[in-house]
Amino acid sequence: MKALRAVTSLSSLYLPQAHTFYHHHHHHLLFVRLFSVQPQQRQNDPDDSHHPDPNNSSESVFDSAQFSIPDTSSSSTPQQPTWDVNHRQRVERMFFNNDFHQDKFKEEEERRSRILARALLEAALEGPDEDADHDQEVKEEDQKSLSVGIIGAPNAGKSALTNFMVGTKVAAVSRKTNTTTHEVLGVMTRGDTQICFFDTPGLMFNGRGYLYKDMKVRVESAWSSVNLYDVLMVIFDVHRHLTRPDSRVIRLIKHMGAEANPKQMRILCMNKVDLVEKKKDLLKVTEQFKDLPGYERVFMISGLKGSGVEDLTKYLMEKEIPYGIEHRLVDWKELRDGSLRIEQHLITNKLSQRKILVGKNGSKIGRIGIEANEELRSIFKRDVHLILQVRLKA
Ligand SMILES: Nc1nc2c(ncn2[C@@H]2O[C@H](COP(=O)(O)OP(=O)(O)OP(=O)(O)O)[C@@H](O)[C@H]2O)c(=O)[nH]1
Repeated sequence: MKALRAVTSLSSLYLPQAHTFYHHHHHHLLFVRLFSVQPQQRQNDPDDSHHPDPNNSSESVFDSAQFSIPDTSSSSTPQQPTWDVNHRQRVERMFFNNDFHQDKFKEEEERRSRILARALLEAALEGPDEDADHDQEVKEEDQKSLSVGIIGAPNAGKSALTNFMVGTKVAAVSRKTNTTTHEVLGVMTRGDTQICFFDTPGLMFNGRGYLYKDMKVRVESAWSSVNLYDVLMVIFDVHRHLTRPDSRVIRLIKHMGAEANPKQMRILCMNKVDLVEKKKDLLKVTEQFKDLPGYERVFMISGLKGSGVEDLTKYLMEKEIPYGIEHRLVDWKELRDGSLRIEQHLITNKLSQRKILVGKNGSKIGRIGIEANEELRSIFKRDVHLILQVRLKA
């Protein structure tokens, strides 16, 4: 039974739980290692080309028997964040110069999010401008983008964090107050993934000079659009929280963490840890918010000095794995030699999601499989033969 539970909760392997900063070291090693994993002897099904049905393609299958797990001692140097001014400018042109400043309702927000996704993709795919760098070529099917909404009180450190992540100062003048327009704070490009950070103003400190009616509409519209982000990052000033707690901030943290949202990952960032002298105090704060199931994870960071930011970035980069994937345990049995054989399907609705999960020549499902296999082995303390298959919902 325990085995069954462990396997059915395979999803938790891709979506680490809160408190995982305790296991961070382990996780980091895995992450580094997984990037160097390559299939050993992937068998190409000669029939592949004749099968338009993507569920029959061999690259969508991970079979642990085909992999060897490389040495943990090798590590790679993390890439530096790059700030692609051209992408940002194009996105801004396409996205914000249109008529989005009129506050409309949900359809409008959804339309906006679709347009943004397309704009990001197009910006990434367009040929380089005359003065653009020629360093990257990203094919459409390899391009991934992740939208991250950042919620925090004024002064929580949203800009400082984004600036640190994207590696360049975001023009402070471009930020408006008294508006619920969700502005792009910055776009970070690493390899084939773009992470777009949005400001989400108007959510808590909404009483700045609006007539009540107008304000109410704006606040509602701001809340509904928050649900469109892949990731929601709630950020607060932990130094201030320890010295002068703000009940509105506490309410926001609790509200956002109250319930898990299956369509959105939420993380809590304790910012400005550099100002906290007694690090023990940080644990007190973690303790205070530990019963909030809505947060996948808590990060302790200094957006200004950068501590913890690399972890956060890595964590976000892993989120290219789409949410809402169904896991189906197809078969599991104990073999005579004591090992386990587990077969699991990952089922997605969309071809695009399937592509992301499979990765180039099966690299992503391979990575997931290796990680899952290791975890299962350490849970069961025995050899595990794991077979994963990515399928499209029929
Ligand atoms: N010591 C320290 N100061 C920080 C940190 N992050 C931000 N700050 C400072 O806190 C102040 C507010 O930071 P911002 O990044 O502008 O905050 P914001 O959330 O974007 O604020 P609004 O624009 O009002 O929404 C600035 O003076 C930053 O320098 C941090 O990690 N450590």
